Amino acid sequence: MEATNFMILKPFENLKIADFSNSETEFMMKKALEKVAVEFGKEYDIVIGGKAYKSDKKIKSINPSKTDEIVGYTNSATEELAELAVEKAWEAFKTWSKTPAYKRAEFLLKTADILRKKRFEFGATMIYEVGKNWVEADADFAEAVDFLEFYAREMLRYASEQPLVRIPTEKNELRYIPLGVGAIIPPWNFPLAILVGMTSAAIVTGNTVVLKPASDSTVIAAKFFEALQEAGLPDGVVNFLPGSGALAGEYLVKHPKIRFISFTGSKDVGLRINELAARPQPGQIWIKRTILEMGGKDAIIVDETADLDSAAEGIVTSAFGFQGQKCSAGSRAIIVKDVYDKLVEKVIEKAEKIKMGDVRFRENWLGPVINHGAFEKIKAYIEIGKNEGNLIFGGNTREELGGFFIEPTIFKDVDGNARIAQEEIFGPVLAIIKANDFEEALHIANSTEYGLTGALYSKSRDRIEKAKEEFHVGNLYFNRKCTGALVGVHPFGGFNMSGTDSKAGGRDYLGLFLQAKAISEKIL
Ligand SMILES: NC(=O)c1ccc[n+]([C@@H]2O[C@H](COP(=O)([O-])OP(=O)(O)OC[C@H]3O[C@@H](n4cnc5c(N)ncnc54)[C@H](O)[C@@H]3O)[C@@H](O)[C@H]2O)c1
Ligand SMILES: N[C@@H](CCC=O)C(=O)O
Repeated sequence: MEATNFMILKPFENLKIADFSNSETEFMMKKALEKVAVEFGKEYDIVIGGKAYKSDKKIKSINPSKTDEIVGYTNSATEELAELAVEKAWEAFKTWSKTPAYKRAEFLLKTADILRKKRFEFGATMIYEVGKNWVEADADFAEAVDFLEFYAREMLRYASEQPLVRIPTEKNELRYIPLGVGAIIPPWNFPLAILVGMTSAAIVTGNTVVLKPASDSTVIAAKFFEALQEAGLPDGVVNFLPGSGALAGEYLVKHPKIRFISFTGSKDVGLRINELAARPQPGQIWIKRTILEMGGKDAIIVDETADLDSAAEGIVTSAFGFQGQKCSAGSRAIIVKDVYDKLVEKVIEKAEKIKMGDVRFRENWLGPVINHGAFEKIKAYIEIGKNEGNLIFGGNTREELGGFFIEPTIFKDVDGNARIAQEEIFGPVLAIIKANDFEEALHIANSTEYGLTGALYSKSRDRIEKAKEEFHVGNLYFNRKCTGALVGVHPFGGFNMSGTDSKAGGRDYLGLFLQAKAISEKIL
């Protein structure tokens, strides 16, 4: 089979996160931050079929820690350019889809090598562009490399002989073939990892794509695109098309020649894409495949048997890591009444230690929220929260720090059905809910429309087993935080309104970008 042409690869291993307490590593990140700052204001082109394009409209990428700093500009797509991108992607599909799987996998591995050499530059760009702290930025980087390495290996598995029941009269085989041209529409919050994962899975399987990055993170997207070019990816396999969601995004979603849409983002946009994609357009000859990964309202349950220090740590890290802007963020803590007061106190003690500020400085753990719209939305939720629970920590904005800063905010005594306990706020706001017992806590945890991540802190084996059966989330954790899924270790994706449970970083993921052809030949 094809895959045997390929060099022997080491088994997949997750890239370790950098240790910034090491002075050399710290120095490298400081240097990278200086280097990236020198490039502030640079303009990045749209690239279609290997050719660069400019447009009249530019997307301005602002540093949310310091809003007078412009990280860069990208040209913003027009419908004409979106049309051209689809056309060029189909041209490239003719040869790319026939390129042996091992060669496509090699491109991913080469891109991973290029990325590794620029590790801190990529990290620094995320620190400036989306306000990740050093560790969060490096974790995002490591996940991106992991996706490239993991999907390269996975493609070889999909390309190898597939097990079928044998019968004496026929020679049978099952081949996975690509779908065609896809639209890749990622979010800004894992601006490298998720974009890389979605794009690399689509192309390693032989598809070609139009990549429309989120408007808040176009510079890091452009840098990844440059890495693909450096790796020698043939023109037109990935067409880089920054542009607005409403214009470029919808144009692609509705396009009759788009075969699949891989989207990660909010519930509302995901549902709209689902609806638009379901409607066949004149000339369309397929049912568009949609892979839609959406939001969460994730819960951490703590019972009376739990280690409360560890639970407090897990609650604070899950609620406020990257300012609560993770789909996996533990925005609800559901605590049984016997340990409620004690644990709430411990959570506050931990929250008091959080250092907030410009994340270019390593000591700042909590950075800004992404943009003015998010800042206003979160502020409004804090006001709603004041009528729904007791504000016991934070609650203020801190514009004087120079960016979109909002204090880590904690409400206690929140009803499970309150808006701040049901709606995704996507900011540093934690709702603490009191439950009578474990059973009630589990019921509350399951009572939202989402089902992405969840955690239980407990020493009771029976309850852990019960939660395995009944806690209805795609990623369930015990006695640890509910964020930080690792590629290959914790395939990631959620239930219900959290999406189509695509399980990024898992063995089923590449299958979503493929169709299987069963081939049968009678033995004469
Ligand atoms: N489940 C997951 O794996 C996962 C991972 C990360 C983020 N998220 C979710 O993503 C959201 C945050 O990301 P966001 O703010 O970038 O989400 P978003 O829905 O606003 O945007 C996501 C992408 O969709 C594009 N878009 C917007 N409107 C569009 C339209 N009408 N048609 C086509 N494309 C359109 C955007 O430009 C962007 O590229 C949160 O809800 C978070 O929970 C989910
Ligand atoms: N996969 C990430 C979350 C991605 C969504 O924002 C995690 O597990 O924390």
